[in-house]
Amino acid sequence: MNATPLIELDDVRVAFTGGGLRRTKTEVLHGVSLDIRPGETHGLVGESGSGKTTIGRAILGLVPLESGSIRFRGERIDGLRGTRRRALATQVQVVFQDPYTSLNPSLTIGDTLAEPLRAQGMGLADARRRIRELLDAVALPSGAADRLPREFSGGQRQRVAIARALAIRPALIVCDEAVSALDLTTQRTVLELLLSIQKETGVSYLFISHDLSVVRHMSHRVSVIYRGDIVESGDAAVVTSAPSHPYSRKLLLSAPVVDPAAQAERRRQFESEFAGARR
Ligand SMILES: Nc1ncnc2c1ncn2[C@@H]1O[C@H](COP(=O)(O)OP(=O)(O)OP(=O)(O)O)[C@@H](O)[C@H]1O
Repeated sequence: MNATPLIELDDVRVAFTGGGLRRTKTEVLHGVSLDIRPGETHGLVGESGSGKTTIGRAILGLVPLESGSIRFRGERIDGLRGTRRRALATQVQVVFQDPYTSLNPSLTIGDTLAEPLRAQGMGLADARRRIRELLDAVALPSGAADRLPREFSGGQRQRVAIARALAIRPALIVCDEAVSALDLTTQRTVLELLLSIQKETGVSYLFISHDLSVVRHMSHRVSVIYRGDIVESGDAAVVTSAPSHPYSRKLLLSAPVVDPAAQAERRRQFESEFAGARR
């Protein structure tokens, strides 16, 4: 794995202005530094409201920074506008949590996938060919192209969202709770798909989740965020099983365990299924 970072956040601060009369600014990222290497999955874990999505949005250029910098392959990208931002958008894509709202309900799957390709200036015949390739890559039949999102299950829609993110061969996909809305079995197949795509294409993921066991199995490295600060960062197995920061330990201990035996079994299954895919 190449050690030069694909994405590098250095001391990133983000603040939002409140909607009240006084319109005070509240800082939600307090100097976040992290990097993502080519071909790597960097997991980002933390409780609700800790700032995970804001980090993803900052990388995508959707929120301005108060200070700090974001670099893509060594070049500053924070503050990029216009054509340079659009050019970067081909390199950094996103898959959101909710497969029911992230696809345009009135566009067929084919049109959904054609949009980013056509925006790149790809001709009709090439776009059709690429759509077939993409559907194949996410294990959907080519006939899916003529159908509307409502004809698909949540897991299938998430496959479409992944295909759309992959369409223009990005270097990084921000997966923001990308499997959280899916049932366990569907989660597993989508995670497996993400891993096999990474193996094949070398794409990097910023994998945002509140589910430690999923993050552990998907990630090479993990960062733990607490109230806008990265409190721990390191090898996935170490951070998620023997964390050194008290908050990470608390997060590990407070991970929902509805049925400890079932959780252990689920973990064991994840371990064996994904161990092969990670090699
Ligand atoms: N556009 C916005 N305007 C004002 N405040 C915001 C905005 N976006 C996020 N925030 C605030 O920033 C903080 C971090 O939010 P963020 O969505 O990044 O957290 P998160 O860790 O992704 O949470 P969750 O797991 O619930 O999605 C929260 O306090 C949130 O209310």
